[in-house]
Parts: sequence; C-alpha cells; structure tokens
Amino acid sequence: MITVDDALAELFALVAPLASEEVPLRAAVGRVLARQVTARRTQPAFDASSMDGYAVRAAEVEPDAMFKIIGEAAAGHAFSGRVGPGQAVRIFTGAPVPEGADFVVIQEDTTRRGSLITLGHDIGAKDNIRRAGSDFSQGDPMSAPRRLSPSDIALLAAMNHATVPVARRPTVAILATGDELVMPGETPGPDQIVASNTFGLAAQLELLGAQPRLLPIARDTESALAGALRMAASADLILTIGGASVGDHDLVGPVAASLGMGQAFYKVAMRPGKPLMAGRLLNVPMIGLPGNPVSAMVCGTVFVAPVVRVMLGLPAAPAARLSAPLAVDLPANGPREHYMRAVLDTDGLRVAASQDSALLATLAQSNALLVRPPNDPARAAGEIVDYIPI
Ligand SMILES: Nc1nc2c(c(=O)[nH]1)N[C@H]1C(S)=C(S)[C@@H](COP(=O)(O)OP(=O)(O)OC[C@H]3O[C@@H](n4cnc5c(N)ncnc54)[C@H](O)[C@@H]3O)O[C@H]1N2
Ligand code: MOO
Repeated sequence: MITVDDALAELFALVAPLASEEVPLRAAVGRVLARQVTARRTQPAFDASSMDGYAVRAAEVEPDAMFKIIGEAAAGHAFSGRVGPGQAVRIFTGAPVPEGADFVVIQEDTTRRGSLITLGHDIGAKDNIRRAGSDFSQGDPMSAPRRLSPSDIALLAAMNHATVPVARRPTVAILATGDELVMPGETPGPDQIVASNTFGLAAQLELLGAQPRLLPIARDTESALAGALRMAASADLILTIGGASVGDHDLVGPVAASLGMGQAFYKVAMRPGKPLMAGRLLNVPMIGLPGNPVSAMVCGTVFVAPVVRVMLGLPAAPAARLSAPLAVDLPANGPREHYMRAVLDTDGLRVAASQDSALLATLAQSNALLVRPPNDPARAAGEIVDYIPI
C-alpha cells in the first residue's frame, strides 16, 4: 500500500497536458486558457464621461457659474467641436469627453434654462472622467493557464477576442463492471442494483471540463472486460469502476495485466478507496476505482480531479483543502488517511454517523470531506482540521 501523496505523484507522472484548440468566446466559460493572450485595444479607448451631465473646463467650475451649451456627446456619438471658455457640452455616460473639456458636472448639480446652465453651490472635486486606458491598455496580458470565469469572459470580450485558445477537453472513458448492475430507469432483478457512481463520476468530470464517455456496463467475464477495455483505448483517460478488490469476480487487475498494463500502483492507504489501482493500458492512462459508490466518488475528488486538471494544463496539485473547527470530538484515526463525510455549518464540522462507503444519501447530504491523516490522535471539538469542500 502506498500513501495518498505517493499515489497522486504516480498519477501525475502518467498524464500530460493536452493540446489546445480555438473556441468561440461563448463556449469558453469554465475552459482552461492554454496560453497568454493580450488586449487588442485600450479600454476605455478615449477619456469617457462616467456620468450624465455637462462637459466643461475644470478651471471654470465654481458656484453659480454659467455656461452656454454648444452641442451634445452621447455614447457612440462624439462631439466633434472644441469646448471653449464659458461653453459646455451636454454629455451622457460613456461618451467621449470633447476636446477642451476636462470636467463633467453631473446634471443634478445644474439648472438648465434653454441653452444655458447654471452650476449649483456644491460641485465637489471629482471630475467624473474615466481616463483612456484606466481599465487596461493594448498589449496587457491575461495569463495562462487559468480556468476562465464569467468575469474573464467579459474581460476577453472587452479586449476584443472573439475566440480564445483553450486546452482540449480530455475524453474520459468510464467503464462500470459487474453482473449486478443495470442502468438507471431499467428494472433491476432481485439481486441487482442500479449503477450510480458511474453517473456521479461523469457529473464530476463534466464540471471539471472533461468529456465523459460512458461505456456499456461490462459483465464479470474476462472476455467482456477485455473487449470493453479495448473500446476505451481511444480515450485520453480510462476509468474503471468496481472489480478492483480481491474477490473471485474482481477481474479488472488480471484482465488489464493480460492486455499489457504497466501497473503504477495497487492499493492506497486511505479510507475509503483502498483498492485503487493505476497504470498505463493500451498506452492510455488508466485509473481503476473501487466499486463502492462513496469510495469511487471520493477517489474522483482526491485523484481523478487533480489528474484531469493536469491534462487541462493546470498545475499538478492535490484537491484544495480548507480548514475549520470541529463541532464534535473525534476518536483517534487508524493507519489509513480517512476522508470522512461531514457537514460544515456555522458550528463547524460534524461527521456523519456512519462512514460506510456504500451510503450515497450520506454523501449527498455532506458538503465536506474531513481529512484525517494516518494515525491522527483523538481530536476535541473546537480543534482546527482540514477538509475538502464537495
Ligand atoms: N476480502 C476483502 N474484501 C474487500 C476488500 C478487501 O480488502 N478484502 N476491500 C473492500 C473495499 S474497501 C472495497 S472499496 C470494495 C471494492 O471492491 P471492488 O472495487 O472490487 O468493487 P465491487 O466488488 O465490484 O463492488 C463493490 C460494491 O460496489 C457496488 N458497485 C460496483 N460498481 C458500482 C456502480 N457502478 N454503481 C453502484 N454500485 C456499484 C457493487 O455492487 C458492490 O456492492 O471491496 C471490499 N471488499
Ligand atoms: O476502502 Mo473501500 O474504498 O471502503 O469501501
């Protein structure tokens, strides 16, 4: 058995960042920017009014000053003349500030009669002008890699990018194994169950930016499993679920070996998820996940997600941890790193009553995996511990 950290290092060594592709901005949210891009323009491209009001010369702004309105500047409609002494241009938010003017008096501080305005008594020093380049300048970089947020998309649009280079989405073949499994919506026999973690993992992968490909459930025979694994060989990553343990029907290890898999490791000192295996099968990185639904999902968070991030060009790093106080006392942990299903609320972290790795309802109610290091001593309520948000 190897440690979680060593297993993760072995997994990172199996994968590499994928090539990039150019996608329209509308399809880019959540994708990973593959290389630095730079602003194609300066924003604002001109000194712009930030308010509706009157553009005047700052030197002339004083209580009760009068100005003659000589024209109008609106967003998209610049005033082409020049503002001289005693003159004002009616201006709207976003319009270029006309030549000669260097101050915008907001309209609430003016009284207008015909083509004349009179200023009020308390104008303030703020000029209400957004200077050219105050947001960004042509050539300013957006660094890569980064997962593009809605704010990034807005910035890229303002920088005048219609398309962006992003990492290709890795295709991940998911192969559930077992005679007991049927698909959701089918009618299970009396000794069957519905495949669940298959769908949970596919959902995790979709949120990560991968493209899951669900293969038909492989029955517990060597030929069925070998055939299914061959079908998966065009993927960027193969995930198998179940059949990883030591039972007579746990065939993933032996069948993968017969297909020439170079095994990187088998069995990790963690709970749940012990019978995890990984290697390179038919030249594709493969992770063999344990079948218990919670084990598979926890391994999805702890191992699959960091691996997918590397394929997307993001730094190789374990699942991000936060810390919070315990709401309850905890007994000492055993020799395996324990990922305890827990709820974090205002009282702190409270672990679920049962940590059985088959309990999907408990997992769905949890919002945290409390991480107990191997042989962690007993902990008292109030102590700060690490958790992974889920
Ligand atoms: N003698 C031992 N028995 C077991 C050990 C062990 O060390 N010695 N380890 C246990 C642990 S820990 C786990 S985890 C499981 C993992 O076993 P497998 O990976 O071989 O998984 P299966 O036996 O195929 O299935 C376990 C369990 O999960 C259900 N399952 C499988 N696939 C799915 C799916 N896609 N969706 C929902 N549920 C699934 C399956 O029906 C079983 O109930 O082994 C322990 N045994
Ligand atoms: O370690 Mo197995 O992964 O509990 O259920």
